[in-house]
Formats: sequence, structure tokens, C-alpha cells
Amino acid sequence: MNLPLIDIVPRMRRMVSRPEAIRPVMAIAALCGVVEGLALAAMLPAISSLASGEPVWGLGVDGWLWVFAALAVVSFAVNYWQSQRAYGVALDFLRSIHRLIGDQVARQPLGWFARPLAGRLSRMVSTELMQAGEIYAHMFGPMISHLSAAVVVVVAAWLWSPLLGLILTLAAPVFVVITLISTAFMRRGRAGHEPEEVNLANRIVEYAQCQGALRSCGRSDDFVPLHDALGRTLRAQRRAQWIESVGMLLSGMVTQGVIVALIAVTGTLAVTGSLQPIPALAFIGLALRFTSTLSTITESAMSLESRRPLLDAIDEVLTAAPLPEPASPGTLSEPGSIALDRVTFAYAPGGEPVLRDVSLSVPAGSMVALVGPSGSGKTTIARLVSRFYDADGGTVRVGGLPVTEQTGEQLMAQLSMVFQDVYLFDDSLEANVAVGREDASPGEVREAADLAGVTEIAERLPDGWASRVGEGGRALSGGERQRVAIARALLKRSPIVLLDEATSALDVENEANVIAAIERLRAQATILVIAHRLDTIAAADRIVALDDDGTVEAQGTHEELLAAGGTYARFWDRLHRAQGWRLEASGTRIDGDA
Ligand SMILES: Nc1ncnc2c1ncn2[C@@H]1O[C@H](COP(=O)(O)OP(=O)(O)OP(=O)(O)O)[C@@H](O)[C@H]1O
Repeated sequence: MNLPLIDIVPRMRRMVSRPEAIRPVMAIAALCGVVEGLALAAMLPAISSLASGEPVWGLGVDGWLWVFAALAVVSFAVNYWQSQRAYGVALDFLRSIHRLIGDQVARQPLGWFARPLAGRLSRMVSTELMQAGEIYAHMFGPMISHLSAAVVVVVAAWLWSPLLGLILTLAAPVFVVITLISTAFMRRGRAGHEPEEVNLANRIVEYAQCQGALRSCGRSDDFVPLHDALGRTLRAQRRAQWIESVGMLLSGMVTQGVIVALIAVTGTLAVTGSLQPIPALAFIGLALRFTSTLSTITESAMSLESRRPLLDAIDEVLTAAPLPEPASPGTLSEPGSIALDRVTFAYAPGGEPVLRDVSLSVPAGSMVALVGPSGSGKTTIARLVSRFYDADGGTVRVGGLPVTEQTGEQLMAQLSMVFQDVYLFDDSLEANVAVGREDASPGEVREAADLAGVTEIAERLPDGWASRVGEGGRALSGGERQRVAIARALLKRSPIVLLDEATSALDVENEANVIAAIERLRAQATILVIAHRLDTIAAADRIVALDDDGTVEAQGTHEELLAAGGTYARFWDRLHRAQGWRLEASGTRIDGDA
């Protein structure tokens, strides 16, 4: 069991740009506590003086009232100073944590973003960081000042009367124990419902994203995963509330118990004559404030504990290890080429391999088509080439150098990715093409757009090149988005293009544009294409056919593979019949044998 302050403070020091500013804030908070503790302790001589009418320690009632007034002014000033400094640290945290998370995100391999942790990011940066900032602004300071006030009161009680000092000292460990127990209950409760809440948030996003599919099945009111997640979250919250309330109940009961015990002990001492009645009364007043200070510390510890899951999540993002890479770029022995040498890969560590012993080579300037049944690992190969993940066995080379020996920047400079789920920014059509190369002139942007058939899209849209494409590019069709991605690749002029052809049927115009754009890409880059269309497969210099167990079934030219028969010949035949049927049915038969 950990007292929150002990392990949370060092963790939070790593999240600010000026950790050295935290110590003064804590020191000032401790000073606040000292002043508060002195004011509480001054009750003993002040009440004694009031009751006896005699000066105590040279001060009468008036004198003690002045002491209280002076302490109140000092307390106000120190509290103000402390909160200003604490806000400064909280603002520093908010500024630097966004940068730290941003840096981490930029260093992570692309595969990291498929993990649930990445989904957690948006919730984290939108709401949870503010809550974490509150720890600096509102939690550390009061907790420390209450702690130091409690210490001052105990010391003052010892000085006033060792017997009273002993009584208060004995009460303190009870609160330490109760704080440990309550925070443990709180932690247990949170651990139960936090994962369910994250899951619920993911299901809500999924529900919003799959509205089209649900409505088309007439099931938009009945999304079972969301319903289940909601039920589980409610049950987990109820359970957590029970567990947390046990902690709070226990802490409340013990506080009351300690108060009663203090009053009983003091009363007994007064009755037996060990303590004068007036000092006993003053001591009871002090003891009441002392216990309320201790119980405030317990409450603060519990509030701090309630923030632990979000600190854990921030920590998990900040400590996520990027894929190892060298400090400086290596030398490329075969620029523009790709080679996989006996590559094996599983998404889950120790899980069933998705790729087994895959070897293939894409010489510079060639076009190689990857074909195979759904789930055979074609996209996974493209992901390993772009180092979304590292292979478990074998070597992936780009430009002749293993991807693990290249810096991320070096690898990305060689690649353009034109995948099916092309993401466009909510900006103009022109700006979306220009993303391909930062220093491209407007003329070069237009030229690339022209070659990829994007000019035709611009001419159709009401605002031409300035038309906004909507978030993710939703104002454009899938084929149009892919043309924009090809224009980016043409503009970037990277030596290698990884292309995942659209599986969905493109309209005739889009299809013709995409085919023409691929031809232009071919003139300037090596292309590794995940091919779904007859024309692309037939036009490739080489074809790599994968089997559904993630092995390479055969590779060679189209003619060689057809002549060899096997899976590829059957696959070709099926594709031929399917696409031939589709094109004839649309009334615009295009020769599928092209
Ligand atoms: N991020 C992931 N995490 C876990 N498993 C995955 C992930 N992505 C893909 N897989 C699994 O890996 C296998 C290969 O998937 P991959 O997408 O590479 O196949 P594919 O040949 O490209 O399929 P398709 O033609 O349908 O796109 C599949 O069984 C798939 O379920």
C-alpha cells in the first residue's frame, strides 16, 4: 500500500518542464500549515488567559487576539502566494504535458495507433489532463499544509503539556492507517470500473461510426455491444461505489471514534484532577480541530487516489517505448527496392503468425502485385515495409538496408503510402494535395493533381481548388480520395509507393482515373501494390501470390503463374469471372483481360 503523496509526487515531477518549481510550492504550502497550526495552538494559551483573566506567556486576552489577527493576515498572504505559485506549476504542467504527449505520439510506430491506448488519447487530452492539472493547483498544497499544521499542533501540545501531546500523538497513526485503508478501497473500486468506462467510450464511438451499417440493417436502436458495455459499466460503477463507500464510512467512523476517545480521555483527566477544567476545555477545542485536519488529509489523499488511473494512463503514454532506431541514417545500397527475407510476424506476441517465412523482392523501378485471399497478410506486408511493426523473424529491407537500421525519417522519405482508408484533412482540395511535399510550388501541386486526375474533381466542385473536403475527406468518394492520395505520392516523388487498391467497385470514371494515375506513378517509382483488379495484376512485372496461411504460394510473372496452375490460376479465374460479370452487368463491358 502506498500513501498517494509519496508515489504520486515523483511521478508528477516528470510531467512538468520545471520540476524545480514544485519544491518551493510545497515549502510555501508547509509554511501555510505552520501558520495555521500556530493559530490553532494559540487557542490553548488564549482560552486559558480568557478563563483565568491572567496573562499567559506575558499576553492577556487582548494580546492573544492581536496574535490571532496577525496570524490571520500572514495566513492569508502566504495562502495567496502559495496558490499563485501552485497555479503557475499547474499551467506549466498543462503546457508541457501536451508537448510531451505530442512528442511521444510522433515517435511511436504507426502500428501503435491501432492499440486501444491510442483511442484513450483523445479522452486524455480533452478532459483528463485538466483533472490531472488540478492535482498541482488544488491538491498538493492543501494536503501538505494540513500535514504541517497537524505536526505544529502536536508539537505545541507537547510543549504545553506532555500528557496532551501524547494523547494527540497517539491519535495520528490511527489516521495514517485509515488513510491507507480508505485509499486502498478507493483504488480497488476505480480499478473495477475504469476499464469498463474506457470500453464504453470506445463502443460509443463505434456506435456513431457504424450508424450507416446499423440503419441499413434496421438495427440502429439495438447495438448489442454498446448495450452490453453500458450494462457492464453501470454494474462496475455500482460495485465501485459500494467499495469506495466502505472506505469512506470506515474513515468517518474512525474519525468520530477518535473524537469521542479524545473527549473521553480529556474529560477523565479533568475529573481525576490531572488537568484543570479550563485547559481541558481548550484542549478539547484543539483536539476537535486537530481531528478535522487529519480527516481532511484523509479526504485529500482519497481525491488524489481517485486521479491515479488517469496518471497511470498518462504514464503509459509517456513511457511507451518507440521502436528502436539508429541515431543517424544508414547507407542505402539499393535505393528504390524492397525485399523481405524469411519474414515471420504475429500481431500478438507469441500468437498465431499472420506471415510465415515470407520472402519476396521488389527491384527498383518495378511493379509487384501482392494477391491472395482475404486475411492472407497482404496489408500486413505493407505495414512491415513501412515499419508499423517489426517482424518477429527474418529481415525487411527498404533501399537495401534493414528497416530496423534506418531512422524513421529516412524510411518515411523513401515511401509514399496510398492505402484504402485515405485520410484527408478538413482543408481545401489543393492543400490536401500539397501535404505531399512541404516545399512544393503551386505549379508542382497542380501538375501532380493533374496527373492523378484531381483537377477533374476540382473543376466539378463549386469552389474549385478551394473546396473543403470535410473531416477525413468525407465530401469526396473513396475513389476520389484515393486520387488525392496518389497526387500526394506523385508530388512527394518518393522512390517507393505502397498502394492498396480499392476493393470496392469504383465507378467507370474513377477507375479509369486511378488506372491512369497508377501508370504515372509507375514512371517515377517502385510500386508494391495490393492488387484486387485484373488490369493491375496483369500489368505488374511480378506477382506474389499469398496463401491463406500467410505463406507465399508462388511468385513470378502472370503468364508463369497461370501456366503453373495452382491457387493463383484458380484465383485469377474467379476474379476474371467476377469482374467480367460486374462490368458486363453495368452495360459498359471493359475487357477484363487487359
Ligand atoms: N491490427 C491487427 N491486430 C490483430 N490482427 C490483425 C490486425 N490487422 C490484421 N490482423 C489479422 O491479420 C491477418 C492478415 O490481415 P491482413 O489485413 O494483412 O490481410 P489481407 O490479406 O490484407 O486481407 P484483405 O485482403 O481482406 O485486406 C488477418 O487474419 C487479420 O485478422
